[in-house]
Amino acid sequence: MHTTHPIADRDALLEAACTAGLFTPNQIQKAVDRTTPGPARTAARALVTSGLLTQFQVDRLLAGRTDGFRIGPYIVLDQIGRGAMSCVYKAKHQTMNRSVAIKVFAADLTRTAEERQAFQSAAQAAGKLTHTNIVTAFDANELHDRFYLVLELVDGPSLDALVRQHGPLPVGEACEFVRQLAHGLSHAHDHGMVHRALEPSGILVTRATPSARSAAKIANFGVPRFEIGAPDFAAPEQFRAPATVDARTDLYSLGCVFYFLLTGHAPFTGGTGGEITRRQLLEDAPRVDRLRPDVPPGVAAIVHRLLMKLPGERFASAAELISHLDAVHVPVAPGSGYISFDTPIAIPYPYDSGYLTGHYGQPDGSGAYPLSHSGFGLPVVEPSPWEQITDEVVCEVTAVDLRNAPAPRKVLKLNPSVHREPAPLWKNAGFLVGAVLLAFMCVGAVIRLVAK
Ligand SMILES: Nc1ncnc2c1ncn2[C@@H]1O[C@H](COP(=O)(O)OP(=O)(O)OP(=O)(O)O)[C@@H](O)[C@H]1O
Repeated sequence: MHTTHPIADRDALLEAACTAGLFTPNQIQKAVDRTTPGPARTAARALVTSGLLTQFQVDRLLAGRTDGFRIGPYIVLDQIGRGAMSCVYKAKHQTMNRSVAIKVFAADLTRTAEERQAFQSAAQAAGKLTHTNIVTAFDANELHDRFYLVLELVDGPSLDALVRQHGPLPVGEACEFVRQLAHGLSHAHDHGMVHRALEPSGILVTRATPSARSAAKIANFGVPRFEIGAPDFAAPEQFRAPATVDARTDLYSLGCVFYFLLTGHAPFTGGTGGEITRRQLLEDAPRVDRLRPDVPPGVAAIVHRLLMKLPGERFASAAELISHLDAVHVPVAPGSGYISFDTPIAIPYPYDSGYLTGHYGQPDGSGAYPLSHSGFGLPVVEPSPWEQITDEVVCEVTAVDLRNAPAPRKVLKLNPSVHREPAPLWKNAGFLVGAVLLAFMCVGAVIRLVAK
Protein backbone atom coordinates (compact mmCIF):
# COMPACT_ATOMS: atom_id res chain seq x y z
CA MET A 1 0.00 0.00 0.00
CA HIS A 2 1.25 3.50 -0.83
CA THR A 3 0.51 6.30 1.62
CA THR A 4 -1.61 9.10 0.27
CA HIS A 5 0.74 11.69 1.83
CA PRO A 6 4.05 12.40 0.14
CA ILE A 7 6.95 11.92 2.51
CA ALA A 8 8.39 15.40 2.30
CA ASP A 9 9.37 16.24 5.84
CA ARG A 10 10.31 14.78 9.20
CA ASP A 11 6.75 14.74 10.54
CA ALA A 12 5.37 12.87 7.51
CA LEU A 13 8.19 10.33 7.84
CA LEU A 14 7.49 9.74 11.53
CA GLU A 15 3.78 9.41 10.83
CA ALA A 16 4.44 6.85 8.09
CA ALA A 17 6.74 4.88 10.40
CA CYS A 18 3.97 4.81 13.04
CA THR A 19 1.38 3.70 10.46
CA ALA A 20 3.79 0.94 9.39
CA GLY A 21 4.01 -0.20 13.02
CA LEU A 22 7.73 0.39 13.23
CA PHE A 23 7.77 2.34 16.51
CA THR A 24 6.71 1.41 20.01
CA PRO A 25 5.32 4.40 21.99
CA ASN A 26 8.66 4.70 23.73
CA GLN A 27 10.51 4.82 20.43
CA ILE A 28 8.28 7.56 19.00
CA GLN A 29 9.52 9.99 21.63
CA LYS A 30 13.14 8.93 20.94
CA ALA A 31 12.58 9.44 17.21
CA VAL A 32 11.29 12.96 17.83
CA ASP A 33 14.26 13.72 20.11
CA ARG A 34 16.86 12.39 17.65
CA THR A 35 15.56 14.36 14.64
CA THR A 36 14.91 17.98 13.80
CA PRO A 37 11.95 19.35 11.81
CA GLY A 38 12.95 19.63 8.16
CA PRO A 39 13.49 17.49 5.06
CA ALA A 40 12.49 13.82 5.33
CA ARG A 41 15.86 12.62 4.01
CA THR A 42 17.77 14.41 6.78
CA ALA A 43 15.48 12.91 9.41
CA ALA A 44 15.80 9.48 7.74
CA ARG A 45 19.60 9.62 8.04
CA ALA A 46 19.35 10.54 11.72
CA LEU A 47 16.93 7.67 12.39
CA VAL A 48 19.27 5.17 10.73
CA THR A 49 22.33 6.53 12.54
CA SER A 50 20.56 6.31 15.90
CA GLY A 51 19.52 2.71 15.17
CA LEU A 52 15.79 3.42 15.36
CA LEU A 53 15.18 2.37 11.75
CA THR A 54 17.20 0.42 9.18
CA GLN A 55 18.23 1.70 5.75
CA PHE A 56 15.81 -0.78 4.16
CA GLN A 57 12.97 0.60 6.28
CA VAL A 58 13.64 4.30 5.57
CA ASP A 59 14.12 3.64 1.84
CA ARG A 60 10.74 1.94 1.73
CA LEU A 61 9.05 4.65 3.79
CA LEU A 62 10.54 7.42 1.65
CA ALA A 63 9.18 5.59 -1.41
CA GLY A 64 5.72 6.03 0.12
CA ARG A 65 5.29 2.45 1.38
CA THR A 66 3.79 1.68 4.76
CA ASP A 67 3.02 -1.97 4.07
CA GLY A 68 5.26 -5.04 4.07
CA PHE A 69 7.09 -4.16 7.29
CA ARG A 70 5.47 -6.81 9.43
CA ILE A 71 5.19 -10.53 8.94
CA GLY A 72 3.14 -11.95 11.80
CA PRO A 73 4.90 -10.94 15.03
CA TYR A 74 8.10 -10.07 13.16
CA ILE A 75 9.32 -6.63 12.04
CA VAL A 76 11.17 -6.75 8.72
CA LEU A 77 14.63 -5.17 8.96
CA ASP A 78 16.18 -5.90 5.58
CA GLN A 79 15.94 -7.97 2.43
CA ILE A 80 18.84 -10.43 2.41
CA GLY A 81 18.25 -12.55 -0.64
CA ARG A 82 16.03 -13.45 -3.50
CA GLY A 83 15.70 -16.91 -4.99
CA ALA A 84 13.84 -18.18 -8.03
CA MET A 85 10.65 -18.68 -6.05
CA SER A 86 11.07 -16.75 -2.85
CA CYS A 87 12.37 -13.66 -1.12
CA VAL A 88 14.37 -13.84 2.11
CA TYR A 89 14.16 -11.09 4.73
CA LYS A 90 16.00 -10.41 7.95
CA ALA A 91 13.45 -9.75 10.67
CA LYS A 92 13.18 -9.39 14.43
CA HIS A 93 10.55 -10.79 16.74
CA GLN A 94 8.67 -7.83 18.11
CA THR A 95 8.70 -8.88 21.75
CA MET A 96 11.40 -11.56 22.00
CA ASN A 97 13.89 -9.43 20.03
CA ARG A 98 15.24 -12.54 18.33
CA SER A 99 16.61 -12.00 14.81
CA VAL A 100 15.47 -14.51 12.19
CA ALA A 101 15.40 -15.03 8.44
CA ILE A 102 11.95 -15.21 6.86
CA LYS A 103 11.56 -16.90 3.52
CA VAL A 104 8.39 -15.72 1.77
CA PHE A 105 7.31 -17.84 -1.19
CA ALA A 106 5.69 -16.55 -4.37
CA ALA A 107 1.88 -16.67 -4.23
CA ASP A 108 1.90 -18.80 -7.42
CA LEU A 109 3.36 -21.72 -5.48
CA THR A 110 0.39 -22.17 -3.14
CA ARG A 111 -2.65 -21.67 -5.38
CA THR A 112 -4.15 -25.15 -4.94
CA ALA A 113 -5.13 -27.06 -1.79
CA GLU A 114 -2.56 -29.78 -2.66
CA GLU A 115 0.23 -27.24 -2.96
CA ARG A 116 -0.69 -25.66 0.38
CA GLN A 117 -0.79 -29.11 1.95
CA ALA A 118 2.65 -29.92 0.50
CA PHE A 119 4.12 -26.75 2.03
CA GLN A 120 2.53 -27.47 5.40
CA SER A 121 3.76 -31.08 5.45
CA ALA A 122 7.31 -30.09 4.45
CA ALA A 123 7.37 -27.40 7.14
CA GLN A 124 6.07 -29.78 9.80
CA ALA A 125 8.68 -32.38 8.90
CA ALA A 126 11.46 -29.76 8.90
CA GLY A 127 10.27 -28.53 12.30
CA LYS A 128 11.32 -31.90 13.76
CA LEU A 129 14.94 -31.40 12.72
CA THR A 130 17.28 -29.88 15.29
CA HIS A 131 20.91 -30.07 14.30
CA THR A 132 23.82 -27.62 14.12
CA ASN A 133 24.34 -28.45 10.45
CA ILE A 134 20.74 -27.82 9.43
CA VAL A 135 19.12 -24.37 9.27
CA THR A 136 16.43 -24.58 11.96
CA ALA A 137 12.84 -23.87 10.92
CA PHE A 138 11.07 -22.14 13.84
CA ASP A 139 7.68 -21.43 12.39
CA ALA A 140 5.57 -21.51 9.23
CA ASN A 141 2.47 -19.53 8.33
CA GLU A 142 0.60 -17.68 5.62
CA LEU A 143 0.24 -13.95 5.00
CA HIS A 144 -1.90 -12.54 2.19
CA ASP A 145 -1.95 -15.94 0.44
CA ARG A 146 1.79 -16.30 0.65
CA PHE A 147 3.38 -19.10 2.58
CA TYR A 148 6.40 -18.20 4.70
CA LEU A 149 8.97 -20.00 6.81
CA VAL A 150 10.67 -18.45 9.84
CA LEU A 151 14.26 -19.68 9.92
CA GLU A 152 17.41 -19.49 11.96
CA LEU A 153 19.37 -16.47 10.68
CA VAL A 154 22.75 -17.56 9.33
CA ASP A 155 25.25 -14.70 9.28
CA GLY A 156 27.59 -15.97 6.55
CA PRO A 157 27.50 -16.63 2.80
CA SER A 158 26.40 -19.72 0.91
CA LEU A 159 29.11 -22.21 -0.09
CA ASP A 160 28.44 -21.14 -3.66
CA ALA A 161 29.18 -17.48 -2.88
CA LEU A 162 32.17 -18.46 -0.77
CA VAL A 163 33.87 -20.52 -3.49
CA ARG A 164 33.05 -17.98 -6.16
CA GLN A 165 34.68 -15.28 -4.07
CA HIS A 166 37.68 -17.17 -2.63
CA GLY A 167 38.21 -20.00 -5.09
CA PRO A 168 38.32 -23.73 -4.26
CA LEU A 169 38.88 -24.53 -0.59
CA PRO A 170 41.94 -26.13 0.96
CA VAL A 171 41.41 -29.92 1.00
CA GLY A 172 41.18 -30.14 4.80
CA GLU A 173 38.52 -27.46 4.94
CA ALA A 174 36.50 -29.00 2.10
CA CYS A 175 36.62 -32.35 3.93
CA GLU A 176 35.54 -30.72 7.17
CA PHE A 177 32.55 -28.96 5.59
CA VAL A 178 31.51 -32.22 3.88
CA ARG A 179 31.85 -34.10 7.18
CA GLN A 180 29.60 -31.53 8.86
CA LEU A 181 27.05 -31.74 6.05
CA ALA A 182 27.09 -35.53 6.29
CA HIS A 183 26.24 -35.19 10.01
CA GLY A 184 23.32 -32.91 9.12
CA LEU A 185 22.10 -35.31 6.42
CA SER A 186 22.46 -38.29 8.75
CA HIS A 187 20.19 -36.55 11.28
CA ALA A 188 17.58 -35.76 8.60
CA HIS A 189 17.73 -39.28 7.13
CA ASP A 190 17.25 -40.75 10.60
CA HIS A 191 14.02 -38.72 10.71
CA GLY A 192 12.95 -40.14 7.36
CA MET A 193 13.65 -36.96 5.39
CA VAL A 194 15.49 -36.75 2.09
CA HIS A 195 16.54 -33.27 0.96
CA ARG A 196 16.49 -33.94 -2.84
CA ALA A 197 18.03 -30.60 -3.83
CA LEU A 198 21.32 -30.25 -2.01
CA GLU A 199 23.50 -27.69 -3.79
CA PRO A 200 26.15 -25.11 -2.78
CA SER A 201 23.73 -22.16 -2.99
CA GLY A 202 21.48 -23.90 -0.47
CA ILE A 203 24.22 -24.44 2.10
CA LEU A 204 24.96 -21.49 4.37
CA VAL A 205 28.09 -21.01 6.42
CA THR A 206 28.29 -19.25 9.78
CA ARG A 207 31.07 -16.77 10.41
CA ALA A 208 33.95 -17.93 12.56
CA THR A 209 33.90 -16.30 16.00
CA PRO A 210 36.68 -16.11 18.58
CA SER A 211 35.19 -19.21 20.23
CA ALA A 212 33.77 -21.20 17.31
CA ARG A 213 34.78 -22.28 13.85
CA SER A 214 32.48 -21.86 10.86
CA ALA A 215 29.67 -24.36 10.53
CA ALA A 216 28.00 -25.39 7.28
CA LYS A 217 24.20 -25.51 7.50
CA ILE A 218 21.83 -27.14 5.05
CA ALA A 219 18.93 -24.86 4.13
CA ASN A 220 15.58 -25.59 2.50
CA PHE A 221 14.61 -28.78 4.31
CA GLY A 222 11.16 -27.25 4.83
CA VAL A 223 10.56 -26.62 1.13
CA PRO A 224 8.50 -29.14 -0.86
CA ARG A 225 10.08 -30.36 -4.09
CA PHE A 226 7.73 -30.33 -7.06
CA GLU A 227 10.47 -30.69 -9.62
CA ILE A 228 14.21 -31.36 -9.91
CA GLY A 229 16.41 -28.45 -8.81
CA ALA A 230 19.81 -27.67 -10.36
CA PRO A 231 20.59 -30.58 -12.78
CA ASP A 232 24.35 -30.32 -12.14
CA PHE A 233 23.81 -31.39 -8.49
CA ALA A 234 20.98 -33.87 -9.07
CA ALA A 235 21.50 -37.65 -8.89
CA PRO A 236 20.93 -39.89 -11.94
CA GLU A 237 17.94 -41.61 -10.33
CA GLN A 238 16.17 -38.25 -9.96
CA PHE A 239 15.94 -38.14 -13.77
CA ARG A 240 15.59 -41.87 -14.33
CA ALA A 241 13.23 -43.01 -11.61
CA PRO A 242 12.14 -40.18 -9.26
CA ALA A 243 10.02 -42.55 -7.18
CA THR A 244 13.16 -44.44 -6.08
CA VAL A 245 14.85 -41.41 -4.52
CA ASP A 246 16.26 -42.15 -1.06
CA ALA A 247 19.03 -41.08 1.36
CA ARG A 248 21.70 -42.14 -1.16
CA THR A 249 20.34 -39.52 -3.58
CA ASP A 250 21.46 -36.84 -1.12
CA LEU A 251 24.87 -38.56 -0.93
CA TYR A 252 25.29 -38.17 -4.71
CA SER A 253 24.45 -34.45 -4.44
CA LEU A 254 26.86 -34.16 -1.53
CA GLY A 255 29.52 -35.73 -3.79
CA CYS A 256 28.82 -32.96 -6.34
CA VAL A 257 29.13 -30.36 -3.57
CA PHE A 258 32.44 -31.94 -2.45
CA TYR A 259 33.68 -31.78 -6.07
CA PHE A 260 32.59 -28.13 -6.28
CA LEU A 261 34.43 -27.20 -3.07
CA LEU A 262 37.64 -28.78 -4.39
CA THR A 263 37.53 -27.60 -8.00
CA GLY A 264 35.21 -24.57 -8.08
CA HIS A 265 32.69 -26.30 -10.36
CA ALA A 266 30.25 -29.19 -10.46
CA PRO A 267 31.42 -32.54 -11.95
CA PHE A 268 29.61 -31.85 -15.21
CA THR A 269 29.61 -28.35 -16.60
CA GLY A 270 28.93 -26.55 -19.86
CA GLY A 271 26.09 -27.18 -22.23
CA THR A 272 22.40 -26.92 -21.56
CA GLY A 273 20.49 -28.48 -18.66
CA GLY A 274 19.62 -31.39 -20.96
CA GLU A 275 23.26 -31.96 -21.88
CA ILE A 276 24.27 -31.95 -18.20
CA THR A 277 21.48 -34.40 -17.43
CA ARG A 278 22.72 -36.73 -20.18
CA ARG A 279 26.25 -36.60 -18.80
CA GLN A 280 25.01 -37.18 -15.22
CA LEU A 281 23.32 -40.33 -16.48
CA LEU A 282 26.03 -41.69 -18.75
CA GLU A 283 29.48 -40.28 -18.14
CA ASP A 284 32.03 -40.63 -15.37
CA ALA A 285 33.08 -37.31 -13.86
CA PRO A 286 36.70 -36.25 -14.61
CA ARG A 287 38.92 -37.42 -11.72
CA VAL A 288 39.03 -34.74 -9.07
CA ASP A 289 42.71 -35.48 -8.27
CA ARG A 290 43.63 -34.84 -11.92
CA LEU A 291 42.12 -31.38 -11.71
CA ARG A 292 43.50 -30.79 -8.25
CA PRO A 293 46.72 -32.81 -7.72
CA ASP A 294 46.93 -32.02 -3.97
CA VAL A 295 43.74 -34.02 -3.31
CA PRO A 296 44.98 -37.25 -1.64
CA PRO A 297 43.91 -40.51 -3.34
CA GLY A 298 41.80 -41.46 -0.30
CA VAL A 299 39.77 -38.25 -0.58
CA ALA A 300 39.40 -38.59 -4.36
CA ALA A 301 38.16 -42.17 -3.85
CA ILE A 302 35.45 -40.88 -1.48
CA VAL A 303 34.35 -38.17 -3.93
CA HIS A 304 34.03 -40.65 -6.79
CA ARG A 305 32.30 -43.27 -4.66
CA LEU A 306 29.67 -40.64 -3.83
CA LEU A 307 29.32 -39.94 -7.56
CA MET A 308 28.59 -43.54 -8.57
CA LYS A 309 25.66 -43.78 -10.97
CA LEU A 310 23.89 -46.57 -9.07
CA PRO A 311 22.80 -45.78 -5.51
CA GLY A 312 23.93 -49.26 -4.41
CA GLU A 313 27.52 -48.43 -5.39
CA ARG A 314 27.67 -45.35 -3.16
CA PHE A 315 28.03 -45.37 0.60
CA ALA A 316 25.01 -46.96 2.23
CA SER A 317 24.48 -44.01 4.56
CA ALA A 318 25.82 -40.63 5.60
CA ALA A 319 27.19 -42.32 8.74
CA GLU A 320 29.29 -44.65 6.56
CA LEU A 321 30.59 -41.64 4.63
CA ILE A 322 31.61 -39.98 7.91
CA SER A 323 33.60 -43.05 8.97
CA HIS A 324 35.47 -43.02 5.64
CA LEU A 325 36.20 -39.30 5.94
CA ASP A 326 37.48 -39.85 9.48
CA ALA A 327 39.73 -42.65 8.21
CA VAL A 328 41.45 -40.48 5.57
CA HIS A 329 41.53 -37.50 7.95
CA VAL A 330 42.98 -34.45 6.19
CA PRO A 331 43.50 -31.86 8.93
CA VAL A 332 42.21 -28.35 8.71
CA ALA A 333 45.07 -25.83 8.66
CA PRO A 334 46.05 -25.17 12.30
CA GLY A 335 44.52 -22.07 13.82
CA SER A 336 42.13 -21.73 10.94
CA GLY A 337 38.57 -20.71 11.65
CA TYR A 338 38.12 -22.06 8.14
CA ILE A 339 37.42 -19.03 6.07
CA SER A 340 37.06 -15.63 7.63
CA PHE A 341 34.26 -13.52 6.28
CA ASP A 342 35.29 -10.42 8.11
CA THR A 343 35.67 -7.01 6.61
CA PRO A 344 38.27 -6.87 3.84
CA ILE A 345 41.74 -7.61 5.02
CA ALA A 346 43.98 -4.58 4.76
CA ILE A 347 47.34 -5.92 3.68
CA PRO A 348 50.02 -3.25 4.00
CA TYR A 349 51.74 -3.74 0.71
CA PRO A 350 54.96 -1.86 0.20
CA TYR A 351 55.47 -2.66 -3.44
CA ASP A 352 53.94 -1.22 -6.54
CA SER A 353 54.86 -4.20 -8.64
CA GLY A 354 55.22 -7.89 -7.97
CA TYR A 355 52.92 -10.75 -7.10
CA LEU A 356 52.61 -12.51 -3.83
CA THR A 357 54.00 -15.96 -3.48
CA GLY A 358 55.23 -17.67 -0.38
CA HIS A 359 53.80 -19.25 2.71
CA TYR A 360 51.68 -18.50 5.67
CA GLY A 361 52.16 -19.93 9.09
CA GLN A 362 51.28 -19.49 12.73
CA PRO A 363 52.42 -16.51 14.78
CA ASP A 364 54.75 -18.87 16.62
CA GLY A 365 56.38 -19.77 13.33
CA SER A 366 54.88 -23.25 13.08
CA GLY A 367 53.28 -24.39 9.87
CA ALA A 368 54.17 -23.38 6.37
CA TYR A 369 51.35 -23.57 3.87
CA PRO A 370 51.52 -22.27 0.34
CA LEU A 371 49.56 -19.03 0.10
CA SER A 372 47.62 -20.34 -2.83
CA HIS A 373 46.29 -23.15 -0.66
CA SER A 374 45.30 -20.90 2.19
CA GLY A 375 41.57 -20.49 2.26
CA PHE A 376 42.02 -17.34 4.21
CA GLY A 377 45.27 -16.30 2.60
CA LEU A 378 43.77 -14.81 -0.48
CA PRO A 379 43.68 -11.04 -0.14
CA VAL A 380 40.22 -9.66 -0.59
CA VAL A 381 41.17 -6.00 -0.59
CA GLU A 382 40.27 -3.94 -3.62
CA PRO A 383 42.18 -3.50 -5.82
CA SER A 384 43.62 -6.94 -5.32
CA PRO A 385 47.41 -7.10 -5.12
CA TRP A 386 47.20 -10.37 -7.01
CA GLU A 387 46.01 -8.62 -10.09
CA GLN A 388 47.82 -5.34 -9.80
CA ILE A 389 51.32 -6.47 -9.15
CA THR A 390 53.48 -7.96 -11.83
CA ASP A 391 57.02 -8.30 -10.49
CA GLU A 392 57.94 -11.25 -8.27
CA VAL A 393 58.08 -10.70 -4.54
CA VAL A 394 58.50 -13.36 -1.92
CA CYS A 395 56.75 -12.65 1.32
CA GLU A 396 55.69 -14.36 4.47
CA VAL A 397 52.21 -14.00 5.85
CA THR A 398 51.39 -14.57 9.46
CA ALA A 399 47.99 -16.09 10.08
CA VAL A 400 46.31 -14.80 13.20
CA ASP A 401 44.45 -17.51 15.04
CA LEU A 402 40.83 -16.58 14.45
CA ARG A 403 39.71 -18.21 17.64
CA ASN A 404 41.88 -16.03 19.83
CA ALA A 405 42.03 -12.82 17.87
CA PRO A 406 40.14 -9.88 19.37
CA ALA A 407 37.36 -8.30 17.32
CA PRO A 408 37.57 -6.65 14.88
CA ARG A 409 39.90 -9.34 13.71
CA LYS A 410 42.59 -8.80 11.18
CA VAL A 411 42.96 -12.19 9.70
CA LEU A 412 46.24 -11.81 7.98
CA LYS A 413 49.11 -9.45 8.22
CA LEU A 414 52.27 -9.40 6.25
CA ASN A 415 55.24 -10.24 8.35
CA PRO A 416 57.39 -7.11 8.75
CA SER A 417 60.28 -9.20 7.49
CA VAL A 418 58.69 -9.23 4.04
CA HIS A 419 61.50 -9.10 1.57
CA ARG A 420 61.90 -8.73 -2.11
CA GLU A 421 63.53 -11.55 -4.00
CA PRO A 422 66.94 -10.37 -5.31
CA ALA A 423 66.47 -8.72 -8.68
CA PRO A 424 67.75 -10.82 -11.58
CA LEU A 425 71.37 -10.06 -12.51
CA TRP A 426 70.49 -8.36 -15.77
CA LYS A 427 68.19 -5.95 -13.92
CA ASN A 428 70.88 -4.95 -11.42
CA ALA A 429 72.23 -1.39 -12.02
CA GLY A 430 75.69 -2.26 -10.63
CA PHE A 431 75.89 -5.20 -12.95
CA LEU A 432 75.03 -3.01 -15.96
CA VAL A 433 77.65 -0.35 -15.09
CA GLY A 434 80.28 -3.08 -14.63
CA ALA A 435 79.35 -4.67 -17.94
CA VAL A 436 79.66 -1.36 -19.82
CA LEU A 437 83.08 -0.62 -18.24
CA LEU A 438 84.29 -4.12 -19.11
CA ALA A 439 83.13 -3.63 -22.69
CA PHE A 440 85.05 -0.32 -22.92
CA MET A 441 88.19 -1.98 -21.50
CA CYS A 442 87.91 -4.84 -23.99
CA VAL A 443 87.44 -2.46 -26.94
CA GLY A 444 90.45 -0.38 -25.67
CA ALA A 445 92.60 -3.51 -25.43
CA VAL A 446 91.63 -4.59 -28.96
CA ILE A 447 92.41 -1.11 -30.39
CA ARG A 448 95.81 -1.13 -28.64
CA LEU A 449 96.57 -4.58 -30.03
CA VAL A 450 95.59 -3.54 -33.55
CA ALA A 451 97.63 -0.30 -33.23
CA LYS A 452 100.74 -2.35 -32.35
N1 LIG B 1 18.35 -18.78 6.95
C1 LIG B 1 19.00 -17.84 6.28
N2 LIG B 1 19.83 -16.98 6.92
C2 LIG B 1 20.49 -16.03 6.23
N3 LIG B 1 20.41 -15.85 4.90
C3 LIG B 1 19.61 -16.67 4.21
C4 LIG B 1 18.87 -17.70 4.84
N4 LIG B 1 18.19 -18.37 3.89
C5 LIG B 1 18.49 -17.78 2.73
N5 LIG B 1 19.33 -16.75 2.91
C6 LIG B 1 19.89 -15.84 1.89
O1 LIG B 1 18.95 -15.64 0.87
C7 LIG B 1 19.49 -16.04 -0.39
C8 LIG B 1 18.36 -16.64 -1.21
O2 LIG B 1 17.92 -17.79 -0.52
P1 LIG B 1 16.95 -18.82 -1.15
O3 LIG B 1 16.89 -19.99 -0.26
O4 LIG B 1 15.67 -18.13 -1.51
O5 LIG B 1 17.76 -19.13 -2.47
P2 LIG B 1 17.50 -20.22 -3.50
O6 LIG B 1 17.57 -21.55 -2.84
O7 LIG B 1 18.44 -19.93 -4.63
O8 LIG B 1 16.05 -19.85 -3.95
P3 LIG B 1 14.80 -20.69 -4.23
O9 LIG B 1 14.60 -21.62 -3.05
O10 LIG B 1 13.76 -19.63 -4.33
O11 LIG B 1 15.09 -21.38 -5.53
C9 LIG B 1 20.60 -17.02 -0.05
O12 LIG B 1 21.62 -17.03 -0.99
C10 LIG B 1 21.13 -16.47 1.26
O13 LIG B 1 22.05 -15.45 0.98
